[in-house]
Amino acid sequence: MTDDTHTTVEGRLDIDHERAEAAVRELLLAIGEDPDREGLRETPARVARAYAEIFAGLGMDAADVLSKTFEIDHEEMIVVRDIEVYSMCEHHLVPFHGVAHVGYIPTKDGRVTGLSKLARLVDLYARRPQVQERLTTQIADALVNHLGAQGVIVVVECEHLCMSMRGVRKPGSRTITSAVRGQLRDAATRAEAMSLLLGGNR
Ligand SMILES: Nc1nc2c(ncn2[C@@H]2O[C@H](COP(=O)(O)OP(=O)(O)OP(=O)(O)O)[C@@H](O)[C@H]2O)c(=O)[nH]1
Ligand SMILES: [Zn+2]
Repeated sequence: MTDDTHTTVEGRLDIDHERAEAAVRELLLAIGEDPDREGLRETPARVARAYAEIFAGLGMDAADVLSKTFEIDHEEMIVVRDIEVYSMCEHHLVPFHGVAHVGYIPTKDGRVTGLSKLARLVDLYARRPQVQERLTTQIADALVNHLGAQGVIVVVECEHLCMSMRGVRKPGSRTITSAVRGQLRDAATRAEAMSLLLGGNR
């Protein structure tokens, strides 16, 4: 990522549209399509705009998302479950999607972040070329490094379309990854966190 790359207020990454459009046109030619036929004429521009949106996380900084905190009289774990994840597998550039569950223990001085910021954080790392393991650890590390959470647990469950619509073709299989940091590494605390995270209805 270059320093001058950033995401606009509309949630799009500033990309080199001309280059992206030329690349999409080339791909269409490579598969034997006619990029000048009516239905495809605007496709390179549409794909470039879509990519700018899908990869907007590359231009966002977790420190900004977690910069606003507030004090609250709550020292126990806070969990947000079932945060929708849409990401792009960096190997095949096809989507993987599912949910993330994020739990954390507030900072030593009792500071928390807004609940929506946890979902924004998931989005920030999901909207990049990714692998699920890195997505999971990046979310956990950001909560430790930028918020100062005393403990973090992140569980991500996704279906990878590169395993469903191509390749091994196993639709419906889900990959589960987790990351635990700080106080949640303790076995008893982690077991409690897991039951909160995964809920009783599973
Ligand atoms: N660990 C991990 N692997 C992933 C993720 N997304 C996709 N993959 C895997 O990345 C691997 C890439 O394997 P390669 O052998 O280089 O590529 P390929 O020939 O297209 O592999 P197949 O998908 O088996 O056809 C595949 O096994 C994918 O299932 C992810 O988030 N984490
Ligand atoms: Zn893939």
